[in-house]
This record gives sequence, C-alpha cells and structure tokens, in this order.
Amino acid sequence: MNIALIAHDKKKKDIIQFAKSYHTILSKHQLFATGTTGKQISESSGLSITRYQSGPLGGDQQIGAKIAAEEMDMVIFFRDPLTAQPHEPDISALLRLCDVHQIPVATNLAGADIMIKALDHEDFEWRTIIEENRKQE
Ligand SMILES: O=C(CO)COP(=O)(O)O
Repeated sequence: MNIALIAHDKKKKDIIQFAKSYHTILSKHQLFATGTTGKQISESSGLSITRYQSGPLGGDQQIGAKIAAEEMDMVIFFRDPLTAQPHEPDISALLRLCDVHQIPVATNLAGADIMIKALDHEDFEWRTIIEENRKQE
C-alpha cells in the first residue's frame, strides 16, 4: 500500500514516535511524505520514504495529486489544530480529496494507531468495495 505521512511542526515528535513504534508494519509499505516530515522520520527511524516538497511549498498538493490519481491508499496527517498555517487552503484541499476518493485519513495519533493496526490485520476491504461500486456505476 502507498501511505502518506505528514505532520505539522508541533506534531513532528508524535509522528516520529509513531513511525518508530510501527516501524515493522510501515516498512512493508511504500511511504511518501512532505519534505521536512519525511526527512525527520527517515533520519530517526531509518525508514525509506519518497519525499515531496515541504508542505508550505506545495507538498500537500503533491500528495493530493497522488490521491486524485488513485495512487495513495492511506493518509496519516498529524495536524496542528492550534496554530494557523500559511498554506491552510492546501491542507483543506488534501483532506477534501481524501473524502472525494474515499481514502482513509487519520489526523491524530489515536486515529492513526487504530488505522495502522487495521492495516496490519489486513482489515482493509474498502478498496475492493470501491472498485465494485465503480464497476456497477
Ligand atoms: O506543512 C505540512 C503539512 O501541511 C508539512 O510539511 P513539512 O513536512 O515539510 O513540515
């Protein structure tokens, strides 16, 4: 599966801890990240990650493009809800595309924890369900 990992600055510690804790599961998948998040995760966990631009420079949009092309299966995006971001429209657009394309998205540690465990248990039938619905349309 293709998984995007993104975190705002005040949530970087959380995502690094998350990536280290679930290293074994994450290492079985293709990982993508916005610039600084990807750099910090790979440096601290050794995970191999395809990095895009930093969020404020277009990284959220690059990940959004992967979602639009049906090339992303899961998004883990630890948002900072207490700090205004200069690229707020890009963040909203990314989350909107997750909804448009039925991509599971976790915006905090608690949700990500549940999602990654579901992934490990191969509880992800949603792709098949979406495909079947598309065929019927
Ligand atoms: O701003 C971000 C997401 O909106 C994250 O960008 P960085 O990973 O480059 O810090």
